[in-house]
Amino acid sequence: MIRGFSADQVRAAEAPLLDVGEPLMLRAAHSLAGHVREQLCGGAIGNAPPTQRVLVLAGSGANGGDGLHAAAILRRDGITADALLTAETCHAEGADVLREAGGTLHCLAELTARPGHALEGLLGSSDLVLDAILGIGGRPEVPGHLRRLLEHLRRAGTPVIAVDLPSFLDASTGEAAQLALPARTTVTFGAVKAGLLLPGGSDLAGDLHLVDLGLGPHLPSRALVERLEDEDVRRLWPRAGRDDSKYTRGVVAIAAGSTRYPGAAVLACSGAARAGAGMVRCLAPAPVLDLVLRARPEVLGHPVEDGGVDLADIGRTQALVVGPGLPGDDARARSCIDALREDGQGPHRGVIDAGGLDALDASDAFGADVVLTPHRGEAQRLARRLDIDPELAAAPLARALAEATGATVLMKGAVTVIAPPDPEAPLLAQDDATGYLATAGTGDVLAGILGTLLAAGLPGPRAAALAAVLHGRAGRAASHDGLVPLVALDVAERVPEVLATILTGTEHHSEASEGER
Ligand SMILES: NC(=O)C1=CN([C@@H]2O[C@H](COP(=O)(O)OP(=O)(O)OC[C@H]3O[C@@H](n4cnc5c(N)ncnc54)[C@H](O)[C@@H]3O)[C@@H](O)[C@H]2O)[C@@H](O)CC1
Ligand SMILES: Nc1ncnc2c1ncn2[C@@H]1O[C@H](COP(=O)(O)OP(=O)(O)O)[C@@H](O)[C@H]1O
Ligand SMILES: [K+]
Repeated sequence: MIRGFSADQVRAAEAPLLDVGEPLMLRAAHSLAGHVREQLCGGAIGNAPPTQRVLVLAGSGANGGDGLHAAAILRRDGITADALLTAETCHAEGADVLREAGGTLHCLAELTARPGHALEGLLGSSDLVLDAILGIGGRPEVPGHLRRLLEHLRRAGTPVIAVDLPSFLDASTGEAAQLALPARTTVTFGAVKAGLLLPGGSDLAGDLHLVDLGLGPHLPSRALVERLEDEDVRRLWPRAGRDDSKYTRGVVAIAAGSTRYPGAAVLACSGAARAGAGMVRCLAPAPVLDLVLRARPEVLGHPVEDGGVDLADIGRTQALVVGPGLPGDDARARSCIDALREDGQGPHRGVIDAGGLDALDASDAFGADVVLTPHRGEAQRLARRLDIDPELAAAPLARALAEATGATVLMKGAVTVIAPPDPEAPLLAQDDATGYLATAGTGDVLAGILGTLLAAGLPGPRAAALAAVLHGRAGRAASHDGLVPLVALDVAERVPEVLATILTGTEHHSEASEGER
């Protein structure tokens, strides 16, 4: 599990170590230099020094200090590293050691004041840029005098290593300036910053490397944001045992599909079946059931007429999924929502998606094992009805919706954000997907996968995060790692193979979870 902390939490954890004189900056700089060497020449000192040139963009604070110290260390290892000072002042000690090591400190103000293209010349001769303009003290606004620099680097596509975090990113919220430089790699110090996991920051960070500075014992026990990794999937995934029956493994009932959107029922049932439900029931009009059963003969069909459903009639059900392909005024939406409500007849675990979300009103209150799965547009519509500011960013919007409804909220997007209803509990943020998942019907598959995990008895927030991992990775597999388009049914069909890969531990291990947890 990767755990993300706010800037204040990190500062508070650093304080006792700094008080006893721990050389945190030097440790950070040595690790950073090691990563740079790794990128340039496979790591080992003593290899022939590369001809590539490293340029550190150094801001005024300690983040700039990290970069300047790292450049000095690189110079001592025979790698050409210089600095471009982006502010009027810079970290004095870092500047001194870089000069002593033979490095040049260029000044951005001077270069841009010169006629001609001195700045572009310097940038053009750099093979790797270390972004040490701002760290955890950074605000997500780019001052005017830095625009030319950032625009040029973005256009040129020079590889960037972010020092601690990409500059102009809020370390706690993930809010980022539009011109912030996307990094190939982020080398982050002491603890992963929450903003690196959330939308905005996660889009910029690239591969995450956590450098252990000994902060572990001083960090709070509760992180602000968590991210599941493969080892967590292995730990949490419900396995079938010798004593299991289809009922103990979990029965999921899916109220989905309508004359207008019949295929949504096929997709949701396929997601649920492929994720390993003991039994999938489908609650839909007869023509929709025909379609579902042709595609998925293992599904049990429960025909519904114009009225709602009486869940007492359909037999044992541990989780209920309502909404894929339903118009908001479909009678199934209201009757399933009523069953899922805290004061309803149960089951009190399930998924409210799509048309089900449009049927929610301010009086509906749920527990954490009911998961709402809106995309941004659905979340905003619901927010308006619940008197919540619809313009909030994804994470605070998910938090506000979870607090207002008592449910867990899974907010879809490139980064999927999951807010448990307990405001003190960490958010979960999964970034496993590909843009090719942005195609009609993939959300229906997600609702089915999630329904199965809830039917197996997993708590709402955990089930939601696991479903997001599986769905995102199945999307990646179906699109050949983001290379070719996919269709929604492919995503359901790839779930078993992706799960097998994760459960056998044959790929994917993040360095961000090493060291401190
Ligand atoms: N505290 C420590 O001992 C350690 C800190 N380390 C480094 O120190 C960094 C934090 O350093 P600082 O607290 O000096 O902060 P920064 O280096 O992030 O920021 C420094 C200054 O930039 C200004 N600033 C903020 N946003 C701006 C913007 N949008 N435009 C222009 N100026 C802006 C701030 O007012 C602040 O004075 C960490 O991210 C990490 O890289 C590491 O060396 C590890 C140890
Ligand atoms: N740009 C993107 N990158 C990665 N995943 C995305 C992106 N856009 C959407 N997704 C994912 O695709 C799915 C789309 O769901 P949804 O919008 O409900 O589609 P539908 O209602 O058509 O089924 C969600 O799981 C979402 O997280
Ligand atoms: K930085």
